[in-house]
Amino acid sequence: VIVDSLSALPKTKYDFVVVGGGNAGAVVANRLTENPRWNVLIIEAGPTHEDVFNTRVPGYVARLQQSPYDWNYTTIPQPGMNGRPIAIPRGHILGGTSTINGMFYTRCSSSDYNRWAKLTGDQGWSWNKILPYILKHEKWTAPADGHSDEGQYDPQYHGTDGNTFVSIAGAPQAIDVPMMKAAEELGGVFSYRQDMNSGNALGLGWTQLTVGHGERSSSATGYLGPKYITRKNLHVLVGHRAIQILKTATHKGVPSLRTVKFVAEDDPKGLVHEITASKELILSAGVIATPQLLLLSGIGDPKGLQSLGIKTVVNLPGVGKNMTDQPLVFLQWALGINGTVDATPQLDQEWLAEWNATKTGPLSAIGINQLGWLRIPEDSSIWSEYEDPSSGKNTAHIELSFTGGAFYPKPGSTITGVAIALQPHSRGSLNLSTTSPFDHPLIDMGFLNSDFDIFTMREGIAALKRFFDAPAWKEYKLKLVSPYPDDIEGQNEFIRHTASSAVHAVGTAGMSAKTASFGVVDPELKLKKAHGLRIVDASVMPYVPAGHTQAPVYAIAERAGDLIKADWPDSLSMISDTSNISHISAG
Ligand SMILES: Cc1cc2nc3c(=O)[nH]c(=O)nc-3n(C[C@H](O)[C@H](O)[C@H](O)COP(=O)(O)OP(=O)(O)OC[C@H]3O[C@@H](n4cnc5c(N)ncnc54)[C@H](O)[C@@H]3O)c2cc1C
Repeated sequence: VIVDSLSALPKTKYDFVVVGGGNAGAVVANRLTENPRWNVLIIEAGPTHEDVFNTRVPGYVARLQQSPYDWNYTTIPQPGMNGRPIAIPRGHILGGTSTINGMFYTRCSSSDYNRWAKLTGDQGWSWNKILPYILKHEKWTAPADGHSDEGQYDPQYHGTDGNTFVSIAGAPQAIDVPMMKAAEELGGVFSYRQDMNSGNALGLGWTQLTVGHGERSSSATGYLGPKYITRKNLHVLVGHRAIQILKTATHKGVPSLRTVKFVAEDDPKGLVHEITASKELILSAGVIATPQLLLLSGIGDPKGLQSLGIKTVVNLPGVGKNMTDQPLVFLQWALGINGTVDATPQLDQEWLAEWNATKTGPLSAIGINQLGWLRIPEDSSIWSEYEDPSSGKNTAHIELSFTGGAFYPKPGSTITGVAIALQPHSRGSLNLSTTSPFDHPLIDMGFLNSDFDIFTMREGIAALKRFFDAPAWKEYKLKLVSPYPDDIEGQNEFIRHTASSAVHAVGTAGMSAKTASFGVVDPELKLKKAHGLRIVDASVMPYVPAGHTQAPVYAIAERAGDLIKADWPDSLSMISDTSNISHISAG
């Protein structure tokens, strides 16, 4: 059940309590409740997704930001971005950020996972071992418009029985034709990549989205949907915010952290409740709220905690450090021809009517049908100054995306090209602003603090310009309208002045080897120097993968389900058989 008041919960005792019913938390709760003997409670600050229409319509994604379903975080002024504070959205709703995100489905590179495995000394995080979990969560589906996706992806890399719908973008755009033609004409780094989710994304290919039958697929719809939420042992308390984790007892000389304090989201000064998980507490509050909650609970760097008068419970200096996000910049080109189209309220009404009737049309996708994945060339001058921050030779430094309005068969009046620096050198951090769980923490993404990252952004923009110079675009008579100058100083200034966040932050509770002195969780995602608390969300990724982060979060959460089951013998028989992909069940 999903309830919004404590008194409506059918039980008062739970084996597992999951804090945050977001992208990861919903997956973990689903997998744990496969064992009918275990009772699982999710405590989620946001409301249920069930009646929020805009979460269902892919084309309405932008309407979810700066809404009640967004935590509306902002960074502290970013020196690398001319002192501007940068908006950092996060989902404040069941399904978390998977309910408000852009639905791009990118698994990133195989080397990204292999680097985690090397750092943690746990081969379970390697690409080969994690791929079965990725396939387990995925349900490949035909595009919304029913077009043939043959040749647009490679079925051997996809799961068909999982919980999350994935499909090729299902609304055509006029620019699809010149996009693919330009890739063919230019070849090289723009060569066609049939499937960017094979472990090697390099090149240009068709966008895959977490969309099924024209609707958003989130962890809320996929893992807490009607098929699962009727389980007698799966309970979700929405509208309640966890405010502190408490030491329950001492276990083998370390604190046991299985109790969480929480309050009603709309009554912060009201009654404070406490619940203790009899087996484990699982923290899945995301890359911002997870380290915030740890610090509020005295888990972190004693120096920082002391300055706020918080008593140290677990000395873990890594909490909130290593924050890594990807900066994003965009440029706009105008079409110099007649017959282009622009959005109007009337057109929106027509699109909505089409979506309501058949779940098709422009609103069934997000207006970006292709993505490009590039490396900075081997012979670039930058390598004499900087080490390569990427995870391997099949890992992109730059992502390019392209949107030309979704007015098929006509083109829009402009095309926007986006460049993202996927593998930045810069790191940021998260600290508490006050001891109140209702105050936003101090978020520093460290954007563009490294000249390497500025260089990467310039390379990305140069690649966009090269791409739009291809003969395929001639008939559109494209003209760059963004004021991007020719000199490097001016270009840097443009980037520092206009860049924003690609909203893929990770790393604030990073995993490391069991014996490592750095890091926050061990490779089984257990909080170090403690007992009873695991962290399962984007904060555990020690390096940002080269792409959008929801697919890696799904993979982490799926594996976490098995890691937890393995520690509790009465569920041993329920661990997925990941030895052979074809044996994987839908759960
Ligand atoms: C606007 C936007 C667009 C994005 N687009 C894409 C995309 O297209 N493709 C992609 O792959 N990735 C995308 N991402 C990134 C990706 O969605 C996230 O990295 C991922 O979903 C994070 O999952 P998570 O489980 O770590 O956290 P979340 O999904 O954010 O889950 C955390 C949950 O915890 C809850 N919570 C927080 N604090 C508390 C508390 N104190 N008590 C109780 N509950 C709490 C939150 O409300 C939330 O439900 C996007 C991100 C944003 C913000």
